[in-house]
Formats: sequence, C-alpha cells, structure tokens
Amino acid sequence: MKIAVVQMDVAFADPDRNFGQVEGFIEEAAKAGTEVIVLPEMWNAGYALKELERLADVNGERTKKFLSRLATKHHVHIVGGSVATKKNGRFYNTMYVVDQSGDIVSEYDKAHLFKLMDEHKFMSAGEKANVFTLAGVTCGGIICYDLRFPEWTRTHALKGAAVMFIPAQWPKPRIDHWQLLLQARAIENQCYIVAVNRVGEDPNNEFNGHSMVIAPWGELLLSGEAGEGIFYTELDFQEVKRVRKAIPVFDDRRTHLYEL
Ligand SMILES: O=C(O)CCC(=O)C(=O)O
Repeated sequence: MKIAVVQMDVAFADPDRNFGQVEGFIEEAAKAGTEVIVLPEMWNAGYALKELERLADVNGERTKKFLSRLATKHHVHIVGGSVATKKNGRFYNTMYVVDQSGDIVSEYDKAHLFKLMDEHKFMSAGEKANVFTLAGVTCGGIICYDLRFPEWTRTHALKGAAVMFIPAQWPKPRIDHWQLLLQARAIENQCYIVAVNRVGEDPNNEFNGHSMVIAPWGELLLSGEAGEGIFYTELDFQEVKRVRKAIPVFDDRRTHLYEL
C-alpha cells in the first residue's frame, strides 16, 4: 500500500482556503502514484472552536462531496483526517474515509475530547470505534488525543486493524509524547501506524509536524520533521503477520487479569 502523508499548515477559521490547499495536495500526491492519501486533524477550520457555528460543515456534506469527487477523479483512497462538523445541532471532530470509487467507507467522531484545549466545552464525543476496509486491508482510525488511551488503539487492533491512521493537531511542546506514544502503539499492537500532524500556528499553539509512519516492529519508516510537505512510504502487510507470529502477543493476553 503506497501512502502519502499530507503534513500541511491549516488556515485558521478559513475553510475555503483549506479546501483549496487540500485539493492541491491531493492532486500532487495522486500524480506521484499514491494509493492512500492521509490528511491531518480539523483541516477545514483549525481549532477555531468559538466560531464553529459559522465554520462547521453541516452533516459533513461539503467534505464528503469534495473527498468523494477527488477520490474518483484521481482513483485514490483518502483518509480524510478530520473536519469540524455539525450534526443534529451538535459539533463533532469527524473523520471521513473515502475509497477510490468515491464511496464513504467510514465516518468517525473523535471519542476523547481534549480538555486542555477546551474541546469538551464546544464539541461532543463520538461513541463508536472506527474500523474499515481499504484495498482489502482492515484499517483503524482514531484522532489526536485518542492516542493517549492505549485501550482505544487496542480495541481497534482486536477488531482486526493492521494499520491505524492517526490525524492530529498535536502542539510542539508535547511532540516528544507524540513520538513515543506512536511508537509504543505500533509495537504493542504489532500494526502499522500512519500519523499525520499539522505544521504552522494558530492563536494559541505552535505545531511542528513530525508526522510519522511506524512499522509493526517499531522501526520509523518516515518522519516528517517540521516543514510543510507531502511524504511518501509503502506498507507491506506481510510484515504484520510476520511480527505477530514471531511474538504472539494477541494469543498471550490474559484478559481475566485486566478486569477492574
Ligand atoms: O494530547 C495531547 O497532548 C495533544 C492532543 C490534542 O492536541 C488534541 O487532541 O487536539
């Protein structure tokens, strides 16, 4: 699976500009022969939480139409990071995944809201996991702060995910947590991690990228460093089988000990 990670700056509270930028990145990544393009978190509006009434995509209609059109045009799968949405009068941080036929194969609302950035005061949390199939591979997708909950990644791995997509707006002061947590999640779940963080600034935070792709054995296949750009790598799912066979962590779990 050929992957493109879009490590972009996100214009604050300016969806039109962001849709334009994302269209350019998707075109560029598709031309490079990519199969799956991955976007960062909240790329339509940034963390402009006080302006969600104006900015949030109602029922994700604009995003779904946009991603579906581009996926079909370029014959690529798109893991659409996440966007601010409004559904039934509430705001959500929502990931849409679109396959190369333009079909929406998954819709996921971020399950853990990040209190340090007041997300819980403005948005509602999702209530279900996010497992979907792309190119015949079982995939999982979680969003940013969801990463701090190992049981949540494990839930997806237990449902069969061989790769976890993790879009983020993870601020620079805690980038060491980002890197260590991602690597741990890959090793403990023996799966690929494809994690996309934004760059740039908003009124409250600075973001320094460091998007990462990590193999099931923990090797760093890609590190985006701090600049804007598209980064490419390839995933070989035989590696997931090989690692899970070498150290059969999933067979060795003793679940009766883990109950509280
Ligand atoms: O957990 C963190 O340090 C960052 C989380 C975050 O920025 C988010 O969920 O938006």
